[in-house]
Amino acid sequence: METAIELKGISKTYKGEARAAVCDVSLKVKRGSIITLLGPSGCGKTTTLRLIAGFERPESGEINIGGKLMAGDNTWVSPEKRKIGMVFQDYALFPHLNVEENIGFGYRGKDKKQRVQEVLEMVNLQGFENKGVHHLSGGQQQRVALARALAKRPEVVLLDEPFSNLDTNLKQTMRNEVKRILKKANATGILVSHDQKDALAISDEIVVMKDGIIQQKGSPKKIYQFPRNAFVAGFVGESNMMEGVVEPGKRWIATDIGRIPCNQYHILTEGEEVLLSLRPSGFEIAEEGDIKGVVESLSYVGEYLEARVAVVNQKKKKISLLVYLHPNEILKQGDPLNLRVSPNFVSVVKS
Ligand SMILES: Nc1ncnc2c1ncn2[C@@H]1O[C@H](COP(=O)(O)OP(=O)(O)OP(=O)(O)O)[C@@H](O)[C@H]1O
Repeated sequence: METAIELKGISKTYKGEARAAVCDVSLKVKRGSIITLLGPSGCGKTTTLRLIAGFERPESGEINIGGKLMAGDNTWVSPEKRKIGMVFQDYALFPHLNVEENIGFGYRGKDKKQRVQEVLEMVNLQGFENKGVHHLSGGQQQRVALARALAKRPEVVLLDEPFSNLDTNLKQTMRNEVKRILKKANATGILVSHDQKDALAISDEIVVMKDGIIQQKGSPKKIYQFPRNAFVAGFVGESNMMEGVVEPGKRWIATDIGRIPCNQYHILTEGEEVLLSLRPSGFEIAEEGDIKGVVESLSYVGEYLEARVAVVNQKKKKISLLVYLHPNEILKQGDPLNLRVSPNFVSVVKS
């Protein structure tokens, strides 16, 4: 698979700051894929996006776009020459121009009229050519911004917090829409988000960042099921953290709540002490379940039943597990239950 973007050991420290905003970041993005830079405020995701766009200069490292060096020791390519399409958080549309003029703005090709029609079709806004952008809904404005970014057939589209201005329902629709449009245009997309739901729903790959450093890169499923460290386990979804010791045979971990199955035997050593992340969605009620508990509290969330379960089959200390159960389960506070956890939701993490 061809690489659309490659960052090699990129670092950036803002003037007057002691700490690097982005620290030795290396990343390869496949052509046609959608990746999300995900992390809390200040983790360096926007700076990474700005470095790719050419709005900031790295102190060290290389940036390649479409196989061409954009920033490196003796090389600097200015933003307008980078074949980048940008979608800004507030869409940055020109209020005095109509939809067609906004999309065609800055397009130099002779086929402008035709290209504007092509991208209008991609974003499902045919017939809106002459509308003023202030008459459009938030979702429609975002489509215009995306169409403008795609018009110039960029190597990559950068989207800065694209869903943060939309309400919950529209957000869901636009996540699917943006994904559909980027895929249809065969574009490579790099998003910045602090919202794990956005990242899980739209991305082929997620890059989790903290303090300017990449913590983990992988498919949404991999990141969710097998977080590599405690930060990723806590930031992307919720997690029960549990210490344990690897049993002989390396398929089970002995913990305070019982024996926990684990598929990551290839990275384990018998007798080793490990920290586990157990995802709440990995549990199910089972008659033969090893984990014996009592329901402490319940809250019905619609898609699932969120339960706190006090584990009773251990003596050392009180342990309370967060567990997502099927919303059809009929349970009340104080009910005893046995739980089993699937190894697909058990991950060995670094603390
Ligand atoms: N122009 C600037 N001058 C000085 N420091 C900056 C500047 N821009 C960002 N920083 C600092 O660099 C670090 C990374 O910021 P960055 O904006 O990249 O993070 P972020 O993850 O995108 O955060 P947010 O979600 O809040 O935008 C932070 O500590 C921030 O305070």
